[in-house]
Amino acid sequence: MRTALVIGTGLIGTSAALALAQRGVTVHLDDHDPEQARTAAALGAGTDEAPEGPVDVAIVAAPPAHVARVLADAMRRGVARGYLDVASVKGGPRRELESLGLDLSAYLGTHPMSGREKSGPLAATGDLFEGRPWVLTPTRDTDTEVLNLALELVSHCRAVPVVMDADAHDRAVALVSHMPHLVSSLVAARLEHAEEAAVRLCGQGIRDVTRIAASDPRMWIDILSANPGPVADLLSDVAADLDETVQALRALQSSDDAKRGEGTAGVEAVLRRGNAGQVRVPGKHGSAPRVYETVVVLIDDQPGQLARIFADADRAGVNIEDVRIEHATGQQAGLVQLMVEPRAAAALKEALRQRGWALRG
Ligand SMILES: NC(=O)c1ccc[n+]([C@@H]2O[C@H](COP(=O)([O-])OP(=O)(O)OC[C@H]3O[C@@H](n4cnc5c(N)ncnc54)[C@H](O)[C@@H]3O)[C@@H](O)[C@H]2O)c1
Ligand SMILES: O=C(O)C(=O)C[C@]1(C(=O)O)C=C[C@@H](O)C=C1
Repeated sequence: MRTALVIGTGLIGTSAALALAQRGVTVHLDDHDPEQARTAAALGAGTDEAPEGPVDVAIVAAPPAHVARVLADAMRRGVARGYLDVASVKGGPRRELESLGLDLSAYLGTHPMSGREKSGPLAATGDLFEGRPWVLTPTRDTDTEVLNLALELVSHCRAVPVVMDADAHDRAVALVSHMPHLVSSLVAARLEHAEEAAVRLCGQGIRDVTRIAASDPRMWIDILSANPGPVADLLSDVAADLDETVQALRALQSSDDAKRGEGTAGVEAVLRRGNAGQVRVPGKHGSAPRVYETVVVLIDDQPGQLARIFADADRAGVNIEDVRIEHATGQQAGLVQLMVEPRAAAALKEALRQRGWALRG
C-alpha cells in the first residue's frame, strides 16, 4: 500500500493515519469538520489536501451511524481501490450498505480492539493498536486484493488480525466491550451525587472499573443502538447475578448461623466465578496473561520523572512489561507500579535504589 485516504480523523482515524505515515504510506486526511483534519495533519498523520486520483485504500473512521453513508459516498466517487471501515459494530453497517444496492466486493468491515475514553485527533497515538486484536469480517464476495490491503493496514499498525463473521463479531463484542461499558457507566453513576468525603477516597480499584465511563455518550448511543439485543441479553444475566448477590449479602446480615453460612457461600461463589473469568482475559499481545513481579516506586509530581525511571531501568538492562500510575489523593506525589519478569525484579530494585529512587512494598 502506497496511498491511503482516512475519512473521519478523530481518535481512531488519526491513530491509524499516524501508524501508516510512520511506515512511509502517503496519507490523505478528510473529515466533515475540516479543523479535525487540519489538526491530524499538524500531528504528522498526513496531508489534509485531497488526493489527485484514486488511492490504494480508503479507511472510514466516522461514528458508526454515519459509516454506511460515508462509505457509499466514497465508493460512488471511486476514491480508492479498496474500502475499509473501523466501526465498533459490523452487522448493521454491512446491511445498510447492502440495502443501498452497492457492489461490496471492494469493501471489508474491520474493527481494531483498542481505543481510549477520549475522542478527537489530539488523543491519537501511532502505537494505539500495537499487539491488539483487529477483527476483519470478509465475506465470500470480498476481493482478495481488498483483504490483502486490510492485512497490510493491520500489519502497519502492528496489530493482530482476527477473521470473523460480522454477526459473530457483534455477539462477541457485546460480551467483551458493550455490556462492560454499560456496567462501568452504572458503577460510575453511583458517584454522581455521592458525598465528597467518600469520593475523595477513590483508589485504583474504582479508577480501573470506571475509566471507560468517561467516553463520549453520542458515540456509545450509536454503538449500542446497532447491537441492542445481545447487550440486553447479557445485561439481564448480570441483573440475575446481582439479585442473587444481594440476597447473599442480606443473608450475611442475619442472626441465624445457617443463613449466614448460605450468605458466605453465595458471596464466595460470585467472587470465585469472577476469578475464573478474569484469568481468561488475554495478556499483552493477546497471549495468555503472564505473571509479572511489581516494583513500586514513589515519584514526585514533576515533569520527566517517568522518563528517568524508564532510562534507569533500561541502563539496568531490565525490560518493563507494563506500567501503572497511582496518584496519591491531594498530594504532589504518585506511585508507579513497574511490572517486570520475576527474575529481573531484584536487579531493578537494586539499580533504582542506587540511583536514589524511593521504593515501596
Ligand atoms: N473510541 C474507541 O475506543 C474506538 C475503538 C475502536 C473503533 N472505534 C470506532 O472508530 C470510529 C471512530 O471513533 P473515534 O473514537 O475515533 O471517534 P472520534 O469522535 O474521535 O472521531 C470521529 C471523527 O469522525 C468525524 N465525522 C463524523 N461524521 C463524519 C462524516 N459524516 N464524514 C466524515 N467525518 C465525520 C468527526 O468530525 C470526528 O473527527 C467509530 O466508528 C468507532 O465505533 C472506536
Ligand atoms: O477505552 C478503551 O480502552 C478501549 O479499548 C475501548 C474499546 C473496548 O471496549 O475495548 C471500546 C470500543 C471499541 O470498539 C474498541 C475498544
